[in-house]
Amino acid sequence: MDYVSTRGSAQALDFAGATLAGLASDGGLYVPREWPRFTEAEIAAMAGRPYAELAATVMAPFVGESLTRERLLDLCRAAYGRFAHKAVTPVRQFDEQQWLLELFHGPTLAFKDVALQLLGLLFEEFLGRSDRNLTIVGATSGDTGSAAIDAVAGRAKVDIFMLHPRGRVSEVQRRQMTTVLAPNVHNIAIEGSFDDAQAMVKRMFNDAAMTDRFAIGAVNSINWARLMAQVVYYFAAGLQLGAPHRPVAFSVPTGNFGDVFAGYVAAKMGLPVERLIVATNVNDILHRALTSGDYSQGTVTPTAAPSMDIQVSSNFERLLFDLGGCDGAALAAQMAGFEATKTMQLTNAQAQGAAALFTSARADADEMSQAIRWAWEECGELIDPHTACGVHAARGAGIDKGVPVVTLATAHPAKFPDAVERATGQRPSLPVRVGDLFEREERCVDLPGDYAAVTAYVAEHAVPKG
Ligand SMILES: Cc1ncc(COP(=O)(O)O)c(C=O)c1O
Ligand SMILES: N[C@@H](CCOP(=O)(O)O)C(=O)O
Repeated sequence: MDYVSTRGSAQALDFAGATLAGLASDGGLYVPREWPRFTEAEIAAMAGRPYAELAATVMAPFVGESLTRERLLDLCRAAYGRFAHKAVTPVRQFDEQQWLLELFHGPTLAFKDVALQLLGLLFEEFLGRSDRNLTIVGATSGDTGSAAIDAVAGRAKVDIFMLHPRGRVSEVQRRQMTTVLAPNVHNIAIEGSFDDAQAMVKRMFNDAAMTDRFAIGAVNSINWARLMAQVVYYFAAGLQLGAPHRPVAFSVPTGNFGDVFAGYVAAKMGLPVERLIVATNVNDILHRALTSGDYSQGTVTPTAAPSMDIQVSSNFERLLFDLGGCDGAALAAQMAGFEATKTMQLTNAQAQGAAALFTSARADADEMSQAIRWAWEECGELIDPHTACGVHAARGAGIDKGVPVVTLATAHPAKFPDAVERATGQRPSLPVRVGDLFEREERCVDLPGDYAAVTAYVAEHAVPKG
């Protein structure tokens, strides 16, 4: 399998190359040249398999020759062995139609662990074959940062520089990042929003002053390997609820469009997906794009679901590329227009293609609270504010009664205890495995939201590529 850039002009790479490269050199995102597809019989044969085996089966076509099948399975067993639930991503029933896919049983209590535990091992595997050092530069609105840091802390040949918007992540999220004191971990709090941080990260990949000296790598969902690993839990949930013989709908709390794009990939691979419901908070660029074709960047509004406070959704580019007939030159022009004007109109093909599988809904503060309260009062479950956006959207989506609707529970409620307590009167507690998070020393530098300041800091502390 090789990987091409959504903007058409970067060199095609194999899986190992795309994993280490992160973002393509033309500013595009890597996507597989074609979508592998399983037959109905192949999908049926996946039922009942342990998660690590299912993961190796689903990911094998994407990994291609970069790893043997045995090695891929070893890495999956190591990655998912760290999860606190034997099923890794269990499903739980809410009512006759509504289900919850719990993605927060990993070390840092959010869905990011599912991909990042594996990605940390993939980096180690692929870097072990060369003399290269990797300088990971990431942006986080709270969860990617902690999951990536947990996955690479203390690993050889890797430094990680993680930018978060100062004061705009929860205290638990911040501490999960800043209390990791391994020498290869560098936390940077910047003035501004997640979008500002993400823009700086993307710019660094195409800044020769940085790329000549450092091999810049990505842990954000711009890295294809992140999405590949997330495809697996759509299969896991679908199989438990009757796939391939029965279609399943998914409601996905969405910010950067990574998680829901993984659902799109699962559908491309043959999983019978009835609908993908894109659930946003009031930072609703995706809801606007999917309902009116207008993809225009708004100002980021801080909400109780801070990890979704995003107004430029990186992975939407992957969908637009696929729906636009994989025409890299056309998409490069469309993205250049967006970067210049902050507005973009979807083409008819893109809008109609999206409408065939996606619907969307947005939740404001009251609707988030109501969904948290409903889950607690009607189903006895505490859910976090991100998951609440998904539940709100799932219940209003009008999916046919015979089709199960699975909301992705993307974070543990104890990461956002204030919002949960406000809605239910119950304060969720952190699982014991998180330990003494509130007693640990924190380390983080404060920088202005200024590209020159951030790159100077990275250049001073990173190890040259070697
Ligand atoms: C808890 C939580 N839910 C949902 C999302 C949105 O996921 P995505 O950015 O893949 O759309 C994020 C961040 O990305 C998150 O941290
Ligand atoms: N919600 C994310 C934002 C970054 O998204 P990513 O999936 O592209 O890494 C976070 O919590 O950091």
